Amino acid sequence: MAEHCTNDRQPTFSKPKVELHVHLDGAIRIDTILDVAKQRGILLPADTVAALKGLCTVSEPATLTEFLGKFNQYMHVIAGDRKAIKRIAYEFVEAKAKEGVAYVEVRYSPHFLANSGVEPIPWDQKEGDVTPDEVVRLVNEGLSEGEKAFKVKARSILCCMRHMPNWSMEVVELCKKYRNDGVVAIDLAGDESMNCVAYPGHRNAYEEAVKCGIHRTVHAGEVGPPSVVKEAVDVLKAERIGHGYHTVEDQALYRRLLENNMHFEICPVSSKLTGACDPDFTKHPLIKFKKDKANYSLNTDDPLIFNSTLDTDYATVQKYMGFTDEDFKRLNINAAQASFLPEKEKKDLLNLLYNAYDMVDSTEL
Ligand SMILES: O=c1[nH]cnc2c1ncn2[C@@H]1O[C@H](CO)[C@@H](O)[C@H]1O
Repeated sequence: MAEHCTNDRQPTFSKPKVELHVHLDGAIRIDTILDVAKQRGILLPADTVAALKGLCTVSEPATLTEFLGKFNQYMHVIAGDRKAIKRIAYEFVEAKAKEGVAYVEVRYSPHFLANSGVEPIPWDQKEGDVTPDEVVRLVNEGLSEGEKAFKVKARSILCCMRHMPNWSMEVVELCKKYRNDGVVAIDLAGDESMNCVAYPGHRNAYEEAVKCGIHRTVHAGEVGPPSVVKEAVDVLKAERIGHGYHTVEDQALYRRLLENNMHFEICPVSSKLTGACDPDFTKHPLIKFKKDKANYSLNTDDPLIFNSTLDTDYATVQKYMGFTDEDFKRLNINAAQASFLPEKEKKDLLNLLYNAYDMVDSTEL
């Protein structure tokens, strides 16, 4: 694994970047979890940053299920607390500014951060009065204040959860309600290894998203087979695929998605530590994606749990897959083009990148 980014080291790619696949609740600062726990009088099994980090992170390849279990260590600290929810959104933007991100789409499940109006109430919390709707408002506020303070453009994606199809209709309704307040799309996240076929709850929500012009991405083919990717595209009408590594196992599907210029949200470090891909990066499907000039972005996924920054992902693909600055420019332009911004804002973002990359227009790469 590549060395982590430290402040005294130049980043692997020091130009503005676009990140499309990162979970807000997988990107919380450890010191914030400790601080909020203290304020709320919540006892944690660790009381130093180093000790809590040990409990919340995975450093060796595990399974997706084991990885998802890490959220149990700390979600009860943040969920249901208005100040904490807004704070993690604000601090998230601050962290992205430090990583040189110009535009980010951050995702989360509103239900996982609520303690009211959600069935069942997650993380063994006592019932309170923070609903999924209020969670979205708080995150929007934190992101928008962060945007102003740190000069990063931040939008959000609301997640349905694979094992909770009864939440999905509400997720799409929240996407519709807050589409002018920073929410740009719907996602389907969670444990793809447990159940591979999307429940009617998810299908109905995605149908509504199509009907209302809400953008769509789906976690698929991360650990699951190519059939999950096929379903994401053909049934859920996904415009982007979260991960999608196992798509390459179905040649016909892979070719079709290449032809259709499907965007894959690739998370290299994550793919090793969740056991999604061979831990040997020199055998990673991204090498094939690169060779075939597929359309993809590079993303952190859950930097808290992987103890990583965006630079860890860039350094990894540079070291093990031969990525160059030209490759980084090309993939960030692809990311901007695949973003869920309205056309005018997308153009502005692309222009920002072309300028920073000393390119006149997209025909140069
Ligand atoms: O790599 C992943 N694959 C599937 N689900 C994930 C991954 N990372 C995080 N989450 C899930 O998405 C929820 C909302 O942000 C997280 O709480 C976690 O359960």
